[in-house]
Amino acid sequence: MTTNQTPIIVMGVSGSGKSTIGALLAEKLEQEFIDGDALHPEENRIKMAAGIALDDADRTPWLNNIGEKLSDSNKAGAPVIIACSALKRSYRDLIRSHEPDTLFVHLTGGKQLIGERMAARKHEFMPTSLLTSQLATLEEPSSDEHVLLAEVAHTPEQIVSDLLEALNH
Ligand SMILES: Nc1ncnc2c1ncn2[C@@H]1O[C@H](COP(=O)(O)OP(=O)(O)OP(=O)(O)O)[C@@H](O)[C@H]1O
Ligand SMILES: O=C(O)[C@H](O)[C@@H](O)[C@H](O)[C@H](O)CO
Repeated sequence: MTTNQTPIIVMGVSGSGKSTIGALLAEKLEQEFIDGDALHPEENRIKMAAGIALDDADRTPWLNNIGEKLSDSNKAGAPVIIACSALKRSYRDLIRSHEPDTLFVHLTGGKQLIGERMAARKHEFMPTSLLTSQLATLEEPSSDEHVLLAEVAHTPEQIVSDLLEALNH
């Protein structure tokens, strides 16, 4: 179904399932999926691979790039879905300054489960040790933000089916 397409950020800490859920949701909504990991400048990847958390200055160009992609795709009539941690309110505000219609899907869950999933997977640059900083940095979206919540303990199929229902698909 191609109606009701909207620009979407699938957000949450590292290992919460942004790439997994984003790709599956995009397939169902017939929208293009972009993994925000692929948009990080090389310096950011090197920093994270060394176990050093990014700071606001590191993330700003990356968030601007993501916001522009959402806005350009929406203007072109084919809004994309992007996986992006978007941990702080100010980061989401920056994305919204590019594309005010952005819907945020927040994948929420406990540290133990997410840590176990991170330890069990292979990632190009993100070490499990950065999960503590990711959780400390996270500012949960508040009710005035355009956000849907999803619980990471559910299966990807269940999460996406609930999201489709919330989006009236
Ligand atoms: N709902 C789920 N149920 C079970 N396993 C899941 C679920 N979501 C993701 N996973 C698994 O957990 C791991 C982390 O998922 P994924 O890589 O999608 O997270 P991410 O948020 O994109 O991580 P990062 O931001 O660090 O790239 C993967 O091995 C994935 O297969
Ligand atoms: O804002 C950040 O600290 C980063 O975006 C991280 O969240 C990683 O990119 C991602 O989680 C690893 O894939």
